[in-house]
Amino acid sequence: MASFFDSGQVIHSFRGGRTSSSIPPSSGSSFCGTPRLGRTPGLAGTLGIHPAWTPQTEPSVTSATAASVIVAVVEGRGLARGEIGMASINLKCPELVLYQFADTGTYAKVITKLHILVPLEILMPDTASEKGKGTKLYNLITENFQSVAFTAIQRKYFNERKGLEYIQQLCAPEYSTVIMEVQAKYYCLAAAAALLKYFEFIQNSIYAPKSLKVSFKGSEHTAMIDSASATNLELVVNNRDHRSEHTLLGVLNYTKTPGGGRRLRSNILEPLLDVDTINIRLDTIQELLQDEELFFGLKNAIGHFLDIDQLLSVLVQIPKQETVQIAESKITHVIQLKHTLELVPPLRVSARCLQQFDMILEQIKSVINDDTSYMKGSLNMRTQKCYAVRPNINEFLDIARRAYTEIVDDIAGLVDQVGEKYGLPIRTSFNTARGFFIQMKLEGVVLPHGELPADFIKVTKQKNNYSFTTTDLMKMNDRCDEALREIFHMSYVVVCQLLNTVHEHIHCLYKLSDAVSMLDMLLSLANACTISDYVRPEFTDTLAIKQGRHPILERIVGQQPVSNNSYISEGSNFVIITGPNMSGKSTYLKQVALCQIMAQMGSFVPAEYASFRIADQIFTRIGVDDDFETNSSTFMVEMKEVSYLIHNVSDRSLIIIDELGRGTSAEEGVGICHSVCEFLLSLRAFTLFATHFLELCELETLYPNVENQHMEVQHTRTGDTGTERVIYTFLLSRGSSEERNYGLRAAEMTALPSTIIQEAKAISSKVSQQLLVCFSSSDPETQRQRAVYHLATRLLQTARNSRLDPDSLRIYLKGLKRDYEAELQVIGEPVSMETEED
Ligand SMILES: Nc1ncnc2c1ncn2[C@@H]1O[C@H](COP(=O)(O)OP(=O)(O)OP(=O)(O)O)[C@@H](O)[C@H]1O
Repeated sequence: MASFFDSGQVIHSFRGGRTSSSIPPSSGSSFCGTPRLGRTPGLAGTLGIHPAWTPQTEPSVTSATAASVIVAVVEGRGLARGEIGMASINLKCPELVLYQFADTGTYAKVITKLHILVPLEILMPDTASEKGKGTKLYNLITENFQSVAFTAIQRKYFNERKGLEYIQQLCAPEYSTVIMEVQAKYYCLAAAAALLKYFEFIQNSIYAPKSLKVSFKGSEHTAMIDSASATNLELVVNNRDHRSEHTLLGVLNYTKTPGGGRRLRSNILEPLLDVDTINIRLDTIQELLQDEELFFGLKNAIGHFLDIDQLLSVLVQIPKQETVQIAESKITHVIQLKHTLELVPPLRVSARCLQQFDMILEQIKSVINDDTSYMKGSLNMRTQKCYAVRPNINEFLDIARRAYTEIVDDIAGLVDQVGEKYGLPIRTSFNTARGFFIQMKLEGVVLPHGELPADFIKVTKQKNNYSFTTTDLMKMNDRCDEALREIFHMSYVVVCQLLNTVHEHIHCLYKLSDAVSMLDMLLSLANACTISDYVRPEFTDTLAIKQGRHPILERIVGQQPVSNNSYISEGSNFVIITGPNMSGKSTYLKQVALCQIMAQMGSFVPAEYASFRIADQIFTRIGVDDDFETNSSTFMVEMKEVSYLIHNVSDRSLIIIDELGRGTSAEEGVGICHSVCEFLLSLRAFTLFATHFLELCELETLYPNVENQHMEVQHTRTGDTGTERVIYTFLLSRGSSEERNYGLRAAEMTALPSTIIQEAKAISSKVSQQLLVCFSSSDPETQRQRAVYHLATRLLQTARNSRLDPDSLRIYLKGLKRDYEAELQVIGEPVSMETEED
């Protein structure tokens, strides 16, 4: 341990990279002497450690969402810059996850992964922030995760050889193939070494050999949704109210276990790519929906499970110090393990697994009493722990337990005596903080001389109750605690021997945890289908949704929103959507992306029919808010997001762009939109592009794969004044919007003076005429280039579209030639193309 702190500036810990402090040299011994590190306020304060570091003795559902992951991140140097190694461990789940991937200059993958992990603490080599000047990755991480504790660790602890040694030593045999996978992945191994070393130090415990689940996650098995898109789509957090459940997670979350909830969250953020796996999930949901008895039976069974991940986590840790608290919590964990294994049979797990679980249960039952069970209430649980170990295993334990029983009986006798002495209706109570104490109801009690007797001490009054104790009772409590300490200590020795044998089969507990969380997630997805009408999606080369609905809007308004059809295929992969403000464009765009994500995570979707093409990445550019955190203007946020999109987009991506270019002038906005569209049009990605720039609808006449659609609105005149009123239908129709100047019409409905509106109308008309001129009559050379570019793009698309038969191809090429000649004639160019016959 001391070697970890063998030089002065070893660990710097600070939040948001703004403050920094360092642990004094050779202070290691004093830290190691602390039995439960997380409970030591001094150290926690020095390190800036979050209270969630404190090991919890009892898993709780409410704590499931709290941050509990510690992540080490390291970047390659020199030629390997951009190669990222990461290792994460969840304090509530003993799984070491390794990641290694190449990232672009924006480090979007690292940031996205970190957002998904919700880290409690991030570790990086101290060289990433040398001399007060951080690397780009370091600056991005500290900017993006300002509320997360950040710790710089000496670079030498990021040692790949040590990392491999750790994994060979700790990995459960069942998962050992991971060693083959990662042995040449130096950066994730280096991150693992630093992480595990730090974990040992901070938790003051080590993992038992061959007990840890180790997995490697490349980014190729799941769809990539960058963190800005996850935020835009309100996948797990609502942008207006962080506590609101109006998110996709809120809509789908009917999970009963913390593990199920975690799994649902991570699947929403990282949907699957593999159609077979998705279909297996969909088959299961279908079966659950068809068999009510099965659905409710499993739901009921799942509801009794505790947080198996957290239980596993404490079972595989070997504390470096033995204290009464540690002894007591180990006994609790064995009782919880017995409770968990007894819940397995109704889950219909395979016979082979059941055999293994039975074997562990038999081992437990050879030491733990049959009727010992996990119970709510501190006194109940204390009694269960006290009598957990069977009699006749340790005769001193049996004697200590008899002594404990006598003391408890004496306490009851003492309280009865006190009650009789003063003629008061008092009763014995218990809580963890006070131990045994006395309680008395205030109602209907006549106190001698109007006050409590003097020997009632430490009196508190709560609602209708007095709570107090006496000197004798306090002495008896001390004796009781002493007897318990002995009992826990002797039981702990027996329980540790038991756990040593259980460790051999630890891998099947990982499988159980996996199975329970997966089943819980699928039950939750099936549950969502019973609340609203969802349909099983298909996977083809086309995105086709009949009467699709926005899943979150549907939940918010409590009634079905207006549904819409969607169709995007390879031949028509770019949809431009226009329509006035408030007509439902953004809602529609998000609806398509949300349905795509739901389908890829294996959920049914809110529609009458739905078919999807698997998307490897989902990009969104939505919203016009400034990003104060990173001090970016609206326009800069837009440009950063678009630049990220352009650098990372692939032919199998789904792209949602809403009102690009709103953060700058109209001419520049149209220009940017046009060039971004032309770039995207050369790809086979599916794009939905909502805009107020009606000029962009011209693209439909230039590109065969563009389709214009618009949100329909109707107009009525109301009252005597005949004021025009707009009725939003939220219905999507073909073609571009006929609505003009709707911004000005919306302004007219406000209290703005009419002179201002009139002037605005005049200026707007002038500007739009100028824009049209700019857009259509640039100099002949530019126009000629544009015609050639259009021809080349369309030829490229034709070449890609291999499904056209020769006749259709000939007709299509003739059309292309005609369009090209027409474009050249407009600018007076000689038409020099050879005829088809030539
Ligand atoms: N399909 C729908 N069914 C019912 N209500 C809808 C539907 N789509 C949108 N709405 C309602 O209309 C409101 C405005 O929708 P939305 O923000 O999508 O419009 P927009 O065209 O993107 O507006 P803007 O151009 O001003 O951004 C939403 O807040 C929602 O309450």
